[in-house]
Amino acid sequence: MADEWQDPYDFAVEVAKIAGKIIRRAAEEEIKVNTKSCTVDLVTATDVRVEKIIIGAIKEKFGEDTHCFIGEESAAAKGPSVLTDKPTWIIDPVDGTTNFVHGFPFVAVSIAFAVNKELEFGVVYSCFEDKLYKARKGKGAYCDDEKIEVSDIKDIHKSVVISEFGTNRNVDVVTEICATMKRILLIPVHGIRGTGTAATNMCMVACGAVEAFFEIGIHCWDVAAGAVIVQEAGGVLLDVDGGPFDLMSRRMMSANNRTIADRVIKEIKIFPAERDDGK
Ligand SMILES: O=P([O-])([O-])O[C@@H]1[C@@H](O)[C@H](O)[C@@H](O)[C@H](O)[C@@H]1O
Ligand SMILES: [Mg+2]
Repeated sequence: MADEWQDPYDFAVEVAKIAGKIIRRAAEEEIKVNTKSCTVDLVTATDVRVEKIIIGAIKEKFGEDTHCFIGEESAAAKGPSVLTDKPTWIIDPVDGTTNFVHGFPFVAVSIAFAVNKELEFGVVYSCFEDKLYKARKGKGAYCDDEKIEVSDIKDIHKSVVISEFGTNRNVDVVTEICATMKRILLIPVHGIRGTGTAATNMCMVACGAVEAFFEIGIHCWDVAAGAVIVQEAGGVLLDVDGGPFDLMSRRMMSANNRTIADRVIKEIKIFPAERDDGK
């Protein structure tokens, strides 16, 4: 049987690199900053423009109405992002927008593709590092065509954990996030890191640079591509309460193995985040 998703996969790699080039060029010009859900949830004309270019290129290649789209910048205007069984592209055109605005060089184009609500492939292009991470379901994970695998560390005391503070500035939420980070540090772990982009954080798990990345408050477009890359690199994906990973839940735990995941989960104080699909 013809491999019907190879063509969209190859195209996702191609268009991610084109998008990354546009982002690099835009970073050399003055960046006009707007805000979305709050004063620190930033968006720029580049976010919107790159998403339009990616979706336009996909429609031109595969047909105007062949596929569905969930994109970070168009989602806001459409209300809840409902994932159906139809072939769906899940796109974050500029993951790490705050980094892009500040010139902090971790900005990723994240493109995932799901069919029957199953993620088929994920592509994450870290455009200032010029590193392209990719994975197709059942076919392994790669960084610039070199196979990548999660680390084999099982001892939490020898681990590095990634998490992010996100954009929620509610004092109770910030207090919980900081308390969780403190509990993890005091295990102790070797360190806590964060690149400022969920997609890149997940690629750090996938290539064995860190042992776990979790966050409450991310969106489906932040983590869909990274989820395939982590899984295909031999990692685990869970809810932050240890249950099954739920792409639309706005919370996620990714780790090199279940032992590390469960140990970090013990320290996470969960706070509510409205689901992407509004359910
Ligand atoms: O908004 P964006 O740069 O595409 O996505 C970012 C996420 O990748 C990151 O994990 C989160 O901590 C940030 O608050 C922001 O949401
Ligand atoms: Mg994002």
